[in-house]
Amino acid sequence: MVRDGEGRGLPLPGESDGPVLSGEAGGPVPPRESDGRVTLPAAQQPDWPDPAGVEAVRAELRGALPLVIPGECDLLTSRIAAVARGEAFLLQGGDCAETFAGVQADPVRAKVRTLLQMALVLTYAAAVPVVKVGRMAGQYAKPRSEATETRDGLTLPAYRGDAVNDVAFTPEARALDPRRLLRTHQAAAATLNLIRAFTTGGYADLRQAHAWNQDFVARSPVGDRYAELAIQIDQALNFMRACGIDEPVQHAVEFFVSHEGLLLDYEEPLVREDPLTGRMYSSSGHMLWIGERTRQLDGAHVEFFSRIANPIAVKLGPGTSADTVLSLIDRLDPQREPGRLTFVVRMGSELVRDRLPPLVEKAAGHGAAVTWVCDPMHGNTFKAPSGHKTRSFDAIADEVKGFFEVHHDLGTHPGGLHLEFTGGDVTECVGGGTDVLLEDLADRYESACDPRLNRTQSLDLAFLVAGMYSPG
Ligand SMILES: O=C[C@H](O)[C@H](O)COP(=O)(O)O
Ligand SMILES: C=C(OP(=O)(O)O)C(=O)O
Repeated sequence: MVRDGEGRGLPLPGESDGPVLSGEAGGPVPPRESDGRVTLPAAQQPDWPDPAGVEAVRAELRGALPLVIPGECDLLTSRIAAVARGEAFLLQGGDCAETFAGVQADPVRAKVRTLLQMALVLTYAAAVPVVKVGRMAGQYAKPRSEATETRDGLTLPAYRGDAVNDVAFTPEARALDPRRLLRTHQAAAATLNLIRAFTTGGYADLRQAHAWNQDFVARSPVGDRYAELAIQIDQALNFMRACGIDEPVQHAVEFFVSHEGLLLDYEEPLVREDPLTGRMYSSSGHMLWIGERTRQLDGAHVEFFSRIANPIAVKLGPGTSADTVLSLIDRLDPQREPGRLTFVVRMGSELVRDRLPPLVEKAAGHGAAVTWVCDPMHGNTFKAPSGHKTRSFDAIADEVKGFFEVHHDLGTHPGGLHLEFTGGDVTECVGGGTDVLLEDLADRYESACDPRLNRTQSLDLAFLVAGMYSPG
């Protein structure tokens, strides 16, 4: 047994899931200090140079305004419960790594717009309600494979997200600075404010579906296809109005935000008690997930997540055993609350058909209404000859296809998609409608970390998935 800060006994499962679960990118995982916070070993935490500075930041965050409130989190739990029942589809996506420089109206609007367009395609073409969750307003921290990066003989700390250091390759930029956690809170608040404005202030009105496409339709086949769909939606709305169904248009959309709950010096001080129920909630985002590199059963992240009442997710790579899945269910969803726990599967297109079935089968037999979501990005990364990290659209589409096939064969519900995309016209993933080639990657490779689908590729994928949902 290991004891946490409150003296509770925690089981040590004794199972290892493979190479990524060691104390990667930082050597042995250090235990955390005992002041009421989680004291178990925490992987992937920055080795802050100034402990007193971290304490001051934590104290400030303890007094910071919540970004989200419990009622919103509970609403999302109920929406995800519908996904688990097979009545809706979860669409979660956004940047790999948000940046402070990206806190501006245009890029935020473009990401919201891409997600809304994808959701519209799925809702209309596959006739399934879509729960919309941005990887936004909090996705500022990255787990890394290596603790350092070397270029031309110079070795510096790896970039760990704007919450920790800056991506520029200079000693000053790469220095770990805990005060960035405060900027993270401000950046998340400003982004969320914009998202709330875009999604409730008329921009997300279904009558705007054409406008979302304006700069797009002229130059891509998928844009044309989307334009056709928008015309059909208009016709359907006009028909309903003519039938006397008043105000059939939804003027606002429900939109939630999520991020990886990686940095415990940020997440722990932002937990707030719901005065109505006494339950503890993360106030840093509606939904948080545990990454593939930090889901150790005896680690701090699983313990931290077990204490918050938000809807949560765990990433599962190809090395995950069915026993680990069952232990995660017992630790994170002991009440078997529908909508509470989502598994985001990122196995790679070559392994998903082989590795996923036993996990889904065992979980189904374990009495939990978990939601299964496909992340077709993280298992399909490779290095291009130019040195860029990239992903192929075909492999991404094939992993989604494999995910759907597995669920179809088992009679379970393929609950959703978790994607890295952006609203811009980047060249980071190869293939897809506009056919980005390996030689094109350098043109507009703007990601601070991993390659994202551009807007065309995202919409292409949405049409493909709509076809998988309602074949024929
Ligand atoms: O987004 C995920 C991880 O942070 C990323 O894949 C790690 O990348 P690395 O292997 O380059 O560190
Ligand atoms: C790091 C990520 O993924 P994973 O934990 O699946 O590697 C991510 O989604 O940003």
